[in-house]
Amino acid sequence: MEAVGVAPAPVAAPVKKKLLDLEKPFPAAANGAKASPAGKWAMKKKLVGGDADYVLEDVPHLTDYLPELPTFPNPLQDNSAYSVVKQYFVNLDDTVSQKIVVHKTSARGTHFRRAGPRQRVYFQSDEVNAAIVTCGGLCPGLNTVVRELVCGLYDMYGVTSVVGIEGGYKGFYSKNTIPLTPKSVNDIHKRGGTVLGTSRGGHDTAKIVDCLQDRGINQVYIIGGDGTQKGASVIYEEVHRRGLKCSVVGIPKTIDNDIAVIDKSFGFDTAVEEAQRAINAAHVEAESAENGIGVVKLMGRNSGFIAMYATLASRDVDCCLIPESPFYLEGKGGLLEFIERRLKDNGHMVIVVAEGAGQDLIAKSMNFVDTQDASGNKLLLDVGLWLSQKIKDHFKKKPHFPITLKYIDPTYMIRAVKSNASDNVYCTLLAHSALHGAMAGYTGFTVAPVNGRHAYIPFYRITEKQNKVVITDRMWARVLCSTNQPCFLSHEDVENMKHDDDEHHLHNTQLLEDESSPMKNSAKCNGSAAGV
Ligand SMILES: Nc1ncnc2c1ncn2[C@@H]1O[C@H](COP(=O)(O)OP(=O)(O)O)[C@@H](O)[C@H]1O
Ligand SMILES: O=P(O)(O)OC[C@H]1O[C@](O)(COP(=O)(O)O)[C@@H](O)[C@@H]1O
Ligand SMILES: [Mg+2]
Repeated sequence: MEAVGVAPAPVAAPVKKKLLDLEKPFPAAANGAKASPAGKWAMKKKLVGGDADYVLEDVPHLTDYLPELPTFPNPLQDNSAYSVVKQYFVNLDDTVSQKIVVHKTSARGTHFRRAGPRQRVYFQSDEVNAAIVTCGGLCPGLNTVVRELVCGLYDMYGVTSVVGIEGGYKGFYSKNTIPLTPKSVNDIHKRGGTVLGTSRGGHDTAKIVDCLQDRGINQVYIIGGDGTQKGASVIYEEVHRRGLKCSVVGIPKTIDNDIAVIDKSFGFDTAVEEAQRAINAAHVEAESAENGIGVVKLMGRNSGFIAMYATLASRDVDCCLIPESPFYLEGKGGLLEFIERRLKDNGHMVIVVAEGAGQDLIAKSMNFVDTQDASGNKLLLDVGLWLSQKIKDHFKKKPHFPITLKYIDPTYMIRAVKSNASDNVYCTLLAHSALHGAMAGYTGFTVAPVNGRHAYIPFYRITEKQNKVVITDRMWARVLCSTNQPCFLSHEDVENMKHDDDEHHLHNTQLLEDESSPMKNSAKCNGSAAGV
């Protein structure tokens, strides 16, 4: 491959760009992760301004600290499969807008660098030593992302050195690597779980970067949720501090869909679909008994997206409980009163509860002390069991009102399935966007669709807050309409929440009303209507 002496301006800024004085350091490692000296060495945000309050929140590039890196023609231009493509490469100035609903006087707001192949790359094919790691909880689609990274690197970029890191972050320094080839990963997308294994905890930044250095790994693809992306961010900082030519790329994974900014996370569609089987079973059981009640617990530690979408999709659900919407059991307007009324009216009912719902209520009633998993995530109490017991206790006091309650906990069964067709396509695009970015020399970024277009997002943007169901948005109202359940909030609570949301929007002018919705602008992603 022909090399060009000195790199051209790698992240060529569009016209009239000015570096904003908004530049400030972003947060260093937290959450008990073992930080290296880089932890103190906070990175700068890379913000570029333009007309009409346009802001590009750019991602780092290897040439930020290795300015003399040579570039090479992108091998994709010699790839026969791509010869039919009208425009092979993404324009260097292309950006993706976070704000999709605008008024004629609106500021243009935050933009991210558009993902995709670039005309020139910063790695020669035979120079690349790529590593892939999967961290955190399981999620349908992990194997598909691994497969498509391996196949994409081989087929599009002629890279033949790709290894898997076994068992999450700690595998970097405690396990041997697994060689990955298109042949060895050929069928893995047909299986749930991750062929690489995964874990929580065990993030030792210095040891991980030592491993990258020792093994000569110069592209690292880190697939995981919010915790993992925080870990990836500090790995990037340490790689930068040591001046290594190594692209650190994050691919967001979480069944909970709790990652901010992005349209939705892979595996979420599959989870909602799989949840239908459990809800259906609960409905069949409930319908067949006198005053039958089916309780289904679904995942969602802090965000109730799976429960919300599974409820909307099913139409058999009478009540959906999520962490974002507090509820109470006893008294007027409480859950028990509603259950009694619904049983009297319909003779049966189905309750879907997200695992993070009602945790305060349970803790109060059980005198529980907080515990955490190895990554520092709060361990949850079983809301499904607790709720089922509370309902049984309530009706025990009413012998004239016999009930039959069945509790179904399909959580791990849902998480362990293989990804469905639409998630498989999504995973493929994510993997391709990730490796195009790494080959083009970008680093320190997470890749994901924003308003239907894949973009490179700086780590801090997706780790600084979690995506949650906004219960003052229309989507939650749709759920309440479809179940006809009470909202368990007083008029005053609702007004306060609306006020809090207004404050939030005032201080985050780039955020959209529908930002929390995983389906926002999904018309572009999967053809369904959104934002109506
Ligand atoms: N604040 C943090 N800084 C560095 N590493 C972290 C941080 N939070 C979590 N991690 C690491 O990321 C990995 C996965 O995190 P976890 O919260 O278990 O899952 P997920 O990434 O799916 O949210 C763990 O190995 C954990 O040590
Ligand atoms: O594997 P564990 O530790 O039992 O995790 C259960 C948790 O994992 C999740 O499935 C996903 O969490 P992460 O995305 O943070 O990995 C949660 O919904 C659930 O609370
Ligand atoms: Mg997480």
